[in-house]
Amino acid sequence: MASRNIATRLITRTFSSSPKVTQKATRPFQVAIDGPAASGKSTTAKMVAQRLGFDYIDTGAFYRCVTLAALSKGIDPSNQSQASQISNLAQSSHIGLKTVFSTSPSSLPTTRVFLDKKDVSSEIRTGTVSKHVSAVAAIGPVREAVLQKVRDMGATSASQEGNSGRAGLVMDGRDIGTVVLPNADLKIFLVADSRVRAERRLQELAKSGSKEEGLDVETVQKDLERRDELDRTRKASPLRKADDAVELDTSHLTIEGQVDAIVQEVHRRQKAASSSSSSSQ
Ligand SMILES: Nc1ncnc2c1ncn2[C@@H]1O[C@H](COP(=O)(O)OP(=O)(O)O)[C@@H](O)[C@H]1O
Ligand SMILES: Nc1ccn([C@H]2C[C@H](O)[C@@H](COP(=O)(O)OP(=O)(O)O)O2)c(=O)n1
Repeated sequence: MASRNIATRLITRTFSSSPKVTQKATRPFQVAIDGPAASGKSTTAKMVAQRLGFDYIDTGAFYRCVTLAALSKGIDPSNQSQASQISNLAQSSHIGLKTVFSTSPSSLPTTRVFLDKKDVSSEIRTGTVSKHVSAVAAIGPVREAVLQKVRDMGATSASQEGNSGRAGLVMDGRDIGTVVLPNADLKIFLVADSRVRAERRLQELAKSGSKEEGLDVETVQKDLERRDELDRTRKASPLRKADDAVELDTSHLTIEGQVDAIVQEVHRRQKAASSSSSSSQ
């Protein structure tokens, strides 16, 4: 990113999952982005955050870190008798995110993910972690532990408002609008045709050099659909569109198009909120 534009100023925001902070009375503008796998959530969320000068939290990274921690200890996430061991790991693991924003609006920000201080950004995106992550995310106590860590991180963001000048927060996942940020100022539910999502995911794997030999679009599509089904039908905070969320189908949109649509909606709501607060004074 920096090498493409020498004049580009990098803005780094680091989060830790175990901060000691107090939530401020006034909170930053919150954008919740949910949706099925590979619908474009994290790409869109990061770019929206960059355009608006907001913070960004990728909650899927937390479930991926817990899955990686379990697999590294030889625990099989598909074996239900291992659920309490995985829950203990979810509680004891330290998860950190570091997002590097750029002042060039078209450059994609990058998020580094740390598990117990080790950079696991690539390891958490492997096929093995992706295969098991939905089973891990379905374990109730794992969700409780992650929810606490995510809320702590969100509170850190709120407490830094004013110091960092970042006046808002964008969070993406599966239960952001329904559970994590139920009072978010804007809730987006991103969807896209599963074939389109599979093609995009395959392209992304090929670009990053992590595409496994022989992996084809049908296999990726089936895996995405299997994970969506698990995420939608689990008991603990399943993937669903919040009643007050705006659905955005990205199948025929460009990344810039979907980012523009959300940024414009944030501006519209901020304007409406400030005119209603000034008329009530
Ligand atoms: N409108 C779009 N057109 C083309 N590619 C897209 C679009 N939206 C997202 N992508 C690409 O699709 C892939 C999956 O997006 P990602 O943001 O990782 O999804 P999610 O966070 O929902 O899993 C990424 O490679 C991203 O660049
Ligand atoms: N808030 C969240 C975020 C992710 N999850 C689960 C659901 C997904 O299968 C995994 C991984 O999420 P992630 O967003 O990284 O996955 P994709 O990039 O969409 O494939 O975690 C969740 O249950 N709740």
